[in-house]
Amino acid sequence: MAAFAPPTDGVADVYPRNAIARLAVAAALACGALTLAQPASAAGPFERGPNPTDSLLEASRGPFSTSNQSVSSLVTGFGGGRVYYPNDTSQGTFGAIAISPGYTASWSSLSWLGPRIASHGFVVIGIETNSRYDQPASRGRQLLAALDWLVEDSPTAVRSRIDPSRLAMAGHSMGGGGSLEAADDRPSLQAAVPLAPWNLTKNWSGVRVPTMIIGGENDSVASVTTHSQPFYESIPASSEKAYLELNGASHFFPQTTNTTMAKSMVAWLKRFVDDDLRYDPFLCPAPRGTAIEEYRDTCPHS
Ligand SMILES: CCCC(=O)Oc1ccc([N+](=O)[O-])cc1
Repeated sequence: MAAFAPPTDGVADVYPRNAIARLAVAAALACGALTLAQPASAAGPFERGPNPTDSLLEASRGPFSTSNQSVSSLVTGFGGGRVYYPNDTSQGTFGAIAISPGYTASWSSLSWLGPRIASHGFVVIGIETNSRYDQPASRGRQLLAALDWLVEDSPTAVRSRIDPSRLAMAGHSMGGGGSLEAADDRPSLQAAVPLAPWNLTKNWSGVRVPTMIIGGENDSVASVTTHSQPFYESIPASSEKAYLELNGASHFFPQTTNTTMAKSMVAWLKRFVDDDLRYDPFLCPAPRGTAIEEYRDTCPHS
């Protein structure tokens, strides 16, 4: 059996998780029937930053220093906001994510997320909505308008840093419901992260975008049993998805610094926006800890 053991020199990542399939790959490699097109240890083209660790993902900032600029309310399709971006221009472009606040709230309610996510190598736009009373479908359209503005009309310092093929969105409450609407409308998006999402629509069987839903166990505005859980279960198993339920958290957990939420959110964005397999171990096997009430997933990710 030793001859069929997965190698330990960096190519172990090419092995399927299924034990029989692993043996088949090992045997094919050993007898020359299969060759690796490239060393499996080669970095993916969108990997940015150092190898991730627990402490890197749990720190208040990632490895990139960032700048930010106000976005005028005179833009088309959304209400302006603030854009955050890594200062580094030496590693190529970055993915971009638009984030919407919830009902009656402004971006300031989530603003800790701007520099936190940007410092891991993303351009982040935190939006103001056209009206504080906009419903999820409108918030979804505004998230897409913000991504279009980033790619097409933002200042050169922002636009030049963005890879237009690697876009994502997130939002809190009705903004999270809006991020589901946007994922449903634009399957070319690479990732969605609804936070305590609220939506009257419970069926998201059309969503193909890799989606991580984060809910709070004690949410009394968008209870996980009537919102996050049915949303998650309605997304087909053929789509990449995860459900993270935070132990004892209320509806308002995204409004203050939350290490468990940020760690999983960044790992999801890195894995699916940057196709960075170094972050897979932070998603599969499921993260555990006292802050986590429950985790559901589609591991292993294909
Ligand atoms: C920060 C506000 C988060 C949010 O959107 O909360 C709400 C969600 C839904 C309703 N509602 O249906 O009335 C109210 C608040």
